[in-house]
Order: sequence, then C-alpha cells, then structure tokens
Amino acid sequence: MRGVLTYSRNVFIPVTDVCRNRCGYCSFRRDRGRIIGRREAIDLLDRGASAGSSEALFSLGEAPWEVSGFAEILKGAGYDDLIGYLIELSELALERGLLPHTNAGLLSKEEMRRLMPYNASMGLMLETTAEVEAHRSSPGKRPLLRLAAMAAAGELKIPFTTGILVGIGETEADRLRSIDAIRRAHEAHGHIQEVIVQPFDPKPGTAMSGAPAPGPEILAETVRMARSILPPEVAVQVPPNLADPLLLAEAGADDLGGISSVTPDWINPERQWPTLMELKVRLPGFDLLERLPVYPRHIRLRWHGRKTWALVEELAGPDGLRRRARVEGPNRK
Ligand SMILES: O=c1nc2n(C[C@H](O)[C@H](O)[C@H](O)CO)c3cc(O)ccc3cc-2c(=O)[nH]1
Ligand SMILES: C[C@H]1O[C@@H](n2cnc3c(N)ncnc32)[C@H](O)[C@@H]1O
Ligand code: MET
Ligand code: SF4
Repeated sequence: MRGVLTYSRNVFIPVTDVCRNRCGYCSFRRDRGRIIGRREAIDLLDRGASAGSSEALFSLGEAPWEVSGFAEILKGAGYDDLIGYLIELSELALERGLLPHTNAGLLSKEEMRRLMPYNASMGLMLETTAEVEAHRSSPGKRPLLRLAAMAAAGELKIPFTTGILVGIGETEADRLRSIDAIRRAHEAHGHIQEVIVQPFDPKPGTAMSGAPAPGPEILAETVRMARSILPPEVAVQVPPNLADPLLLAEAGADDLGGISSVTPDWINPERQWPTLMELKVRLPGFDLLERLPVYPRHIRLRWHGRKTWALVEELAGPDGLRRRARVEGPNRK
C-alpha cells in the first residue's frame, strides 16, 4: 500500500452567484446574479442525502449584500438577512443528515460567530499572498484581509479549510510564502484541517481565459513543498477533477476533498468529478477512505459547531460507517 487518501462525499450547494469581487479567473460570479430558492436547495440536499453524502458544501459570492439590487433578490427568497438564510439552509442540511461546510469568502468575526454553531467546518481560500492582476478588482482578495479572517476563525476555534490557487500570476516564491503564512496561522491557533492546492482552470469569457493552466510538474512541486512545510496533522488536498490525482498523491497529497455524485463542481462545471470507482482505478496502491468535513482531531476537541454534534457522533460512530458502507457496496475497505 502506497498510502491512504481521504475524501468527503458532498453535495455542492451554490447559494448565490452575486459577488462584490471580480476575480480574473472566475466564471461562477454573475453580473445579474440569483439566489438559490428553498425548494431548489432542498431538492439538492435530498439528492445528496440519498446518494449517501455526509457534507453539504455551501459556496457563494463574497459579501453579496454590498452589491446593489441584492436586497431585492434576497427578499425573493423571503429573507432580509443572508446569514439568516444560510442558517436556515444549514438546518435543512442537518435535518437530512448532511454536515454543513460554508465557504462564503470573507466574513466578519461576528458573521462567523453566527454561522459556526451550524457548521462542522468552514473555509476560506487564501489564494495567494501576492498582489496579482487577477485580484485587481477584488477588494476581498487582499492577502492581509484573508489572513486576518483566517486568524479570527482560529480565535473562534472553527475547524478550517484554506488553500492556494496555483497559476494566477504568482511566482514559486509567492507559493512558498503563501503556504508559510498558512503554516503560521495554524501554529497560532491549531484550526487548519486541510490546505487545498487548487490548480487554476481557464474559463472562456473571463479575463484569464487565455492564460495557461499550471503544468503537472508545477502542481507536483507545490504539493511536495506544502507537504514538507505544513505539520503532519494538516492535510494537503488536491481536486481530482482538475489534476492528475496519482501524480499528486505520489507527491504527498493526503486528501481528494469533496466529491459529489449528484451536482457538478459549480466553480468548475465542465470538470466532472471522477466516480469513486474511477478513482480506485486511477490510484493503484492507494487506499481511499471516506472522512467527514470535520477531522477526528477537531471532533475530539469538540470544535465543530454545537448543532452538528449529534449528527457527527452518529456519522463518526460504527452505525454511521455501516450506513455509508451499505451505500458504497461490498467493495468498501
Ligand atoms: O468541490 C470543490 N470543493 C471545494 N471546497 C470544498 C472541499 O473540497 C471539501 O468539501 C472540504 O474538504 C471540506 O471537507 C472548498 C472548500 C473551501 O473551504 C474553500 C474552497 C473550496 C473550493 C472547492 C472547489 O473549488 N471545489
Ligand atoms: C472556491 C474557490 O474556487 C477557486 N476558483 C475560482 N475560479 C477558479 C478557476 N477558474 N479555476 C480553479 N479554481 C477556481 C478559488 O480558489 C475559490 O476560492
Ligand atoms: N466567493 C468566495 C471566494 O472566492 C467563495 C468561493 S468562490 C464562489 O472566496
Ligand atoms: S472566486 Fe469567489 S470572490 Fe472571486 S469573483 Fe468568483 S465568486 Fe467572487
């Protein structure tokens, strides 16, 4: 056995594509955006639950309330407060046996404090510590703001996902500085569960449509660097729909992130996730092991949101495994 790779079975809920930023690489954000309706969200959550998922990934544009016209869009869903709507969506997920993980971009400490009871873990990509052209029109991607939000999440003891986006105009030295900044945040607070090495994937119609995706050697070298700098309890995560998982597993990646069999990766919709069967074929010698969106270390510390405690106990216990084993079939190791 060459090693173990973990993954989470998730369902990806795109809450709103309204966003105050304009990242040069992003095709998720829309000028005339929308918000997911309650029925639409319930339908996705139900499909995720039936497929045996344990995670609901809520992703959205950043601070959409700063975009003019958003209040009306939110009213259409029957709300005047997006955090309140996110809490209701999280409750709907929990009722269906799904653990919320919210990645909303930058949030204030108060906003995180409101959301944390309902989340098993939360996330915010650092992207890069460098000042890059791709972020020129994205006030929320200023590295110091992202590092401050990450520190605030650590003070609140929120199990946390972060990561870097590779190939957006940063240099190799920038990637090292970015990973090192994440290492220091974790050293101060102990809350980082996983660091995503996310390859930029060019999208038509965006400012960076003509920019090249990072090559496999750059990604492998970045994974090796991250693995050597981060402490062993922090997983290095790579998305198997954007890069060759075998090459990156051999470079030291530990985790494949969330894999959804019922929704596309709404950020990279043309990049379908491989199925678990395909992953097993593509990763000879590696054992694939399902995990929850909160890792065992933080479960022991009880850092996951209070409202998720009962479900985490159920899913992490022997009955939880049996339930998922049934869904996955007899081949599950
Ligand atoms: O499927 C995806 N999941 C993304 N995830 C989720 C991740 O794959 C898993 O769900 C986490 O490992 C949580 O367990 C993110 C989570 C974050 O907190 C921050 C950024 C991302 C980015 C992505 C992404 O681009 N695609
Ligand atoms: C949720 C995360 O998705 C990533 N993201 C946004 N656009 C792209 C793209 N074109 N290619 C790869 N990753 C992207 C960013 O890192 C963001 O934080
Ligand atoms: N908009 C947020 C960010 O870029 C969340 C992920 S992209 C939809 O940080
Ligand atoms: S990556 Fe996130 S912050 Fe940037 S434009 Fe897209 S939705 Fe907005």
